[in-house]
Amino acid sequence: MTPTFMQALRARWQSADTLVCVGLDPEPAKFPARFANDPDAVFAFCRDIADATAEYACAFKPQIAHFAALGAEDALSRLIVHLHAAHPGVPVILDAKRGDIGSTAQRYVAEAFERHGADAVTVNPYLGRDSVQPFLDRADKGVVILCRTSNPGAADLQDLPVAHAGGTRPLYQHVAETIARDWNGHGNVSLVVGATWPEQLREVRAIVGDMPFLVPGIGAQGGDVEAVVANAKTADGAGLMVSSSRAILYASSDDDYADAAAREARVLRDAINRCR
Ligand SMILES: O=C(O)c1cc(=O)[nH]c(=O)n1[C@@H]1O[C@H](COP(=O)(O)O)[C@@H](O)[C@H]1O
Repeated sequence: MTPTFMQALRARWQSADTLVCVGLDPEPAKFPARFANDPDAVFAFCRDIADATAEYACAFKPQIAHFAALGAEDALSRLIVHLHAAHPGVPVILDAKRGDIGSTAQRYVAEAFERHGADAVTVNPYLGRDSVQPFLDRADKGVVILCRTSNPGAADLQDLPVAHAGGTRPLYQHVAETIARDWNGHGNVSLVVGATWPEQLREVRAIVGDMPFLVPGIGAQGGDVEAVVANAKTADGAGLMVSSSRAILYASSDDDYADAAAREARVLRDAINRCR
């Protein structure tokens, strides 16, 4: 039987001894010159990076806007087919941050899992439970829900105080607790918490127990690996998909781009493993 996303992720953490998630955010302007006249550059570049970094990856995370803005959704689908064929133990998270009324959410489910063949998808919870339910119902797939995002404006709304135990707490903590308690009946949920917020990582970990975290914000956004691992790892020293895109993808703009990406991914894996 095909493993679920969660089973695949846990198996990969174990067998490859890595918590690195390789983000695939193609920006043709940053590609090496050799791709200048390649009509299939988006696919070819991402494939080369993925093949070079797979041994250090617990997951791949293609970001959908980076394909859709180029009219390259077909390249995204073919890339995911390639990832599954060439690296069968490495689950693929489609970063699409979807969220809409139920009938539209159903179509987003079909987009992520039928059209693109992803194993998991990122979802925005702010339309409420019914907007996420079609994703949650897919027990075989992963649902990676935004909790405390990595960007500078994360606090604008996610930190607004909401009533709790006679006082208040920030909204993201309410989101974390609600999802862990009520939305995770199939055990297929993970949370996004930014690497740029070590204190919030610690707080969310205390609320949700061993639920996996997708942690973007390492590398280009400046998150600190040691603080992330110390504050967010689970009791068994895992529980994390520490995601990096640009720092790996564009480590070199010369012909050694794939080797440079592999080196970055290995250095990140080793830095994480030293702190586990
Ligand atoms: O869901 C995400 O992946 C995500 C959530 C978040 O809070 N912050 C965040 O940066 N991301 C994504 O993670 C990637 C980060 O890219 P780098 O900063 O280049 O590593 C981008 O694709 C973002 O869209």
